[in-house]
Amino acid sequence: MSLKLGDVTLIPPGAEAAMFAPLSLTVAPGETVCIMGPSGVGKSSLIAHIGGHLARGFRCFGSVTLNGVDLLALPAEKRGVGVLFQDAQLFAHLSVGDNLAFGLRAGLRGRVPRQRAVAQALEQAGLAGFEARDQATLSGGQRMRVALMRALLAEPRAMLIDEAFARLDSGLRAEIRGFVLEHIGARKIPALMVSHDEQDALAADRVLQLRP
Ligand SMILES: Nc1ncnc2c1ncn2[C@@H]1O[C@H](COP(=O)(O)OP(=O)(O)OP(=O)(O)O)[C@@H](O)[C@H]1O
Repeated sequence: MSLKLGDVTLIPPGAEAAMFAPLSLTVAPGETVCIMGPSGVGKSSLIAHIGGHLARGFRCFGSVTLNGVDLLALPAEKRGVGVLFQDAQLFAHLSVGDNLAFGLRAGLRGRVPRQRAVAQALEQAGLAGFEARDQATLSGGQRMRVALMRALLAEPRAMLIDEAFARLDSGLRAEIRGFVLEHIGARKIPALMVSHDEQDALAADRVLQLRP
């Protein structure tokens, strides 16, 4: 699976000019490209455009394809793109196990396959036995690991990471970044990672600097 951007540019609502020059990029299977650039240049908007959650009113140009499929023609839930935000955005009313199960594809929704998939994901996240825990009782790093596992259980064909490690302290940050990139790389998923952090950039395969 390759994620391909062709001459992508965006104009925010009410603005006259595009935020960044037309951007063409191919992210190979298992490759992580770090997107950097000054505040307001459009990094989060670019991620939202690809993920299908960009606010209304933007004018969008260029193409976004995933293994040749036109993503822009599909609603967000059909794009097969996983997203990790700064906040893990776990569902407050669901247990850790139910948060994970939310991502499961239809074929795994029977009780036994579901329990097995959730238990395996928790094991991989170093959180074995956490099924019934209230998500509010988790640490920041644990929450991010659950968020990644929930995204991966949906079997995404591409991952978008928007400042997902920014709120973690530096030691934990390196650990969680390593965890996330290792799992994405092992599954050969192409990933775009927005960050202001040099250590994130060093951990990526390539860095793309957006300029206004
Ligand atoms: N819903 C919206 N309506 C109007 N303008 C918007 C909207 N969302 C974003 N913008 C504008 O688009 C521009 C890019 O915002 P965006 O959040 O993508 O930047 P960024 O590069 O991710 O910045 P940061 O590093 O500060 O997070 C900004 O000028 C912002 O004001």
